[in-house]
Amino acid sequence: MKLPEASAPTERKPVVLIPSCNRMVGEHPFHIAGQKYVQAVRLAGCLPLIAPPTDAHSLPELLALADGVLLSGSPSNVHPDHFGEAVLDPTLPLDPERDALTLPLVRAAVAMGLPLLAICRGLQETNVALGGSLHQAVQEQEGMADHRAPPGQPPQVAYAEQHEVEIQAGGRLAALFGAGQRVAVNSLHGQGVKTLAPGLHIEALAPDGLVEAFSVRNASGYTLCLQWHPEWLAEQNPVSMAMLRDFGAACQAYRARRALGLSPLSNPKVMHAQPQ
Ligand SMILES: N[C@@H](CCC(=O)NCCCC(=O)O)C(=O)O
Repeated sequence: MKLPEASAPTERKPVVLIPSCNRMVGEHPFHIAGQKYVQAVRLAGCLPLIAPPTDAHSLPELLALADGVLLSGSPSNVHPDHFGEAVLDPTLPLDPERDALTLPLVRAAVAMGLPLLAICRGLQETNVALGGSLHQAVQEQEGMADHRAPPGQPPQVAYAEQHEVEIQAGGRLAALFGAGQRVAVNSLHGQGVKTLAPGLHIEALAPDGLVEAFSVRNASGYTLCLQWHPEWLAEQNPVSMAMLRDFGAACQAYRARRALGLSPLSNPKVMHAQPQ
């Protein structure tokens, strides 16, 4: 059987890493990623690559394969250890293997200008990785709404639009959609931004004031972190498609620079830069 020729380097799709979640399926541990995130990377015009947990020394090699990173959502929570708190509700799932990969990965990606699109848990990981903290239960905070999905509902109900977000001036979403624009979004999270990490730009706010999107103000590369789920039925949502295309274009540009040897990929010092 003749395999198709590999395309020329300049024609190859950008490679986007999707760090895996890690959980037992029956008696066996698995590294997994949601299909809708894989499809979102394809809709962005990129090639998805699910990445299992990787030790710190291998992280530069992993990132050297990439032209972008998509941090997906997950039912698991970022371990409160990472923002100096004890676990409040031990019944909620955790994924320390994922934390061990994504937190240093976020810092390295931002330091080297690798495009980063973070969704739900991904927004939370990015905030914590760069020095921020999370509410472990937003709904238990005075004056805050319940941002969790309605319990026990089928996906088409759980991922239905639940509230609006207002786009804030001066960021990537304002450039795409206009400052002050209100966008209806879904909402499936119990954790949420408590203190925003230094150097982050608020891109959108929920009616109760919760940060629903941010970017990294002085990052040399594309960053966009969303608390909601644009990957859900993305093809039917012009706002989601505009953001995915924006991310895909950034990955394409990063790939082009890499092909010309212009990105700081070979500088190991960049890989381990700590957040500002
Ligand atoms: N567990 C965290 C993050 C919530 C989250 O990512 N929800 C989506 C889960 C399913 C999916 O991947 O769509 C929290 O509760 O805040």
